[in-house]
Amino acid sequence: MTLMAQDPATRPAAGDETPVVRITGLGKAFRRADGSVAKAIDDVSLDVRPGEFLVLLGPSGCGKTTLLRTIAGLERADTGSVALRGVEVFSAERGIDLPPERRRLSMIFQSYALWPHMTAFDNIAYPLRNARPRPDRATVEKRVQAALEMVGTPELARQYPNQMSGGQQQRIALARAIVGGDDLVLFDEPLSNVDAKVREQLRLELLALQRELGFAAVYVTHDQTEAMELAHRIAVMGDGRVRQLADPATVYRRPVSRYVANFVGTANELVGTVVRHGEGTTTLRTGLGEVTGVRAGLAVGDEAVAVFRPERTRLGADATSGNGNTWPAEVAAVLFLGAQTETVVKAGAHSFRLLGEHDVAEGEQTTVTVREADVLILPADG
Ligand SMILES: Nc1ncnc2c1ncn2[C@@H]1O[C@H](COP(=O)(O)OP(=O)(O)OP(=O)(O)O)[C@@H](O)[C@H]1O
Repeated sequence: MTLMAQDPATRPAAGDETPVVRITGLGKAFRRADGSVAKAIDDVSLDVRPGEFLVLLGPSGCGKTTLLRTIAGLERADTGSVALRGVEVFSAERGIDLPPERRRLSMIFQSYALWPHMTAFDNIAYPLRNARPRPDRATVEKRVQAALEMVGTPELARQYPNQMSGGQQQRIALARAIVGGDDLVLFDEPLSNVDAKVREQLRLELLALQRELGFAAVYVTHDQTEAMELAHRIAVMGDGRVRQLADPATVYRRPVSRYVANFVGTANELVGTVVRHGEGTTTLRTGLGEVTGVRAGLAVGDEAVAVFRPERTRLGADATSGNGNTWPAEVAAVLFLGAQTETVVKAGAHSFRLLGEHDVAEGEQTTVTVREADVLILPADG
């Protein structure tokens, strides 16, 4: 494969761990048309390491796009600072605000944002032809061809955007983003306009490309599967704040809050009150009786929630004996999802979801069980 060498000036030196992006205490509020104030980002601090794929994940309106745009210089924050490669490009306090074109990064949008009057080749060549110093013609030609090959569409060089599918346009936008060899690429929901099959394919290609070229990526999405698949680390956002920043497995297995547990994956929940702590365990009293899970830093009497994942929740026959977390239940639904089957059971007033093969039918009486080690006890609020 042709090497898409990063400019030596932008490539991190071996062993250089200066964050590509360092955000400190960033805040941004918008005044809405009705006069109310929306805190789009609220005291956000985070680092992106060289070569890291960081995903900003969260529901609509949580501030992901605003955060991305402040990194790019397209939005001006009210407080805090942004440093790129150790150099401050924005500081509310010091009155620094470098324009986007001086921040040495590329950005890919949800709408492909290609120039409609330019061919794929010219679209990709655009950042090179506008670079200072401007590379010579032969270099531009070579780099554009290499970028086209990298995204798997060399045959599209002479096509105009309106002659391409959505997926193809996004490939060209990706080629345009990597052609300059920037060590930082920002993505704003780039795959949300393409259909599910193409999205899956592009996701895998993007992953391979990022790992090969080694640029740092900040990627906005509300799709948790996408986040899990792409990210080295995920910043789960809610109400303008980073609610948890960790690798995908930690965010999924050890969410720090009820909010994160519910946003990343499906969570079965039982709300209750802490009644005691045991050796490495915490027990709640709930509407279904007692439930015991991994010890939490909560006090007896605190309101709490027991959270457990569908694939860790079992039915009667495969239940572990000697465990207090067992409740009589009725099978409410068996849903065939293709690769797996989801079973919904009702225990008292509660519904739980289970994933895996369970040989049961709707209406059947059974028991539902979850091991203590698979139950997280989290504060009820947040
Ligand atoms: N230009 C603006 N004027 C007023 N309010 C804005 C503006 N831009 C964003 N907001 C508000 O700031 C908050 C965060 O918006 P933002 O677009 O960053 O969220 P998001 O997480 O990217 O959402 P989505 O996934 O829907 O794009 C929202 O409440 C939004 O209404």
